[in-house]
Amino acid sequence: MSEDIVIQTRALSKVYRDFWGRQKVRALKPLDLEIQRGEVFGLLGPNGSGKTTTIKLILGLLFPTEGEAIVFGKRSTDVSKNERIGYLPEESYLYRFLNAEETLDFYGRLFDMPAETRRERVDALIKMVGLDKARKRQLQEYSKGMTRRIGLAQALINDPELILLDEPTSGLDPIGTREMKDMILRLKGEGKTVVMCSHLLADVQDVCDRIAILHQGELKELGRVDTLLTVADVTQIRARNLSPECQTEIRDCISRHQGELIEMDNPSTTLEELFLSIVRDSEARPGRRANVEPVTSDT
Ligand SMILES: Nc1ncnc2c1ncn2[C@@H]1O[C@H](COP(=O)(O)OP(=O)(O)OP(=O)(O)O)[C@@H](O)[C@H]1O
Repeated sequence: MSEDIVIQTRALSKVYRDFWGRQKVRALKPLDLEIQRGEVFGLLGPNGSGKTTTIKLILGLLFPTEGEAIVFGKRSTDVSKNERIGYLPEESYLYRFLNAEETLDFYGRLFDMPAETRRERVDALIKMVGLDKARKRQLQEYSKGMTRRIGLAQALINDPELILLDEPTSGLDPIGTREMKDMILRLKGEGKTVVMCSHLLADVQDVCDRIAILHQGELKELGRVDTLLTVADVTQIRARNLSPECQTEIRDCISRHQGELIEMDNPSTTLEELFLSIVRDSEARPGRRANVEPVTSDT
């Protein structure tokens, strides 16, 4: 296995059985996958499609029914690989009575980190996930978004090379979501490999290099996000300051060449961009109120 392949699955499959050993659910059908060093890889699929099962098999938290997962050249069930891995589960189980500093310090100790390294790492992570002001508050007082952030910090305590994130943006508001996505891209910039699973398609589209789409435990699509989303038979032109005459010429040109003009209008921004710009503007200029247009009878 090449050094550049961090995860390889070979016909990896999982059947959950009941107490009597009878087949209950075929959660993952034979899956062959290779994940490269330094990429952000997204596992997508509707509820119950096998995303979490796949992540747990890669982590070695579940035993495969058949096939195998190889991580850093070792079988996923080999615990020595875990030092190089960080994991953010769908729900983090943290000690409610500890504050952020104590929580991260505790996990640092589990990795046998020396006190000085622990102090520096805990401080850097708390700042990175935006919990500086809440570092002394007990986790039981944290909101869902704050809990997600401390969960991510905990997953990064050992400075892992491979980070597995289960629904990293669930429970986060649009600002928290953007920050989480920026943090994922920052990890990629540091050369880390990130595998995330989500059913929030926009989030996956923004950060992932490649995706796999699972449905009912079966791999349905695998490839680069930009390639999968390219509509090959449509050409898009974006231009600024085109006069009406020029626009008419373009229309004529398209029709002369037997092309079909699908759309030619002003683009709109996304609701995420609009929301973020309003919040940033409000922080920069507190007290400014919205210019609310009166609702007309025909709207
Ligand atoms: N411990 C278990 N025992 C029995 N069946 C299970 C168990 N864990 C998961 N399953 C089943 O396996 C299938 C895949 O579940 P999995 O949690 O991997 O899906 P998922 O894609 O992560 O779903 P979600 O988006 O809802 O988190 C589902 O049908 C689920 O009910």
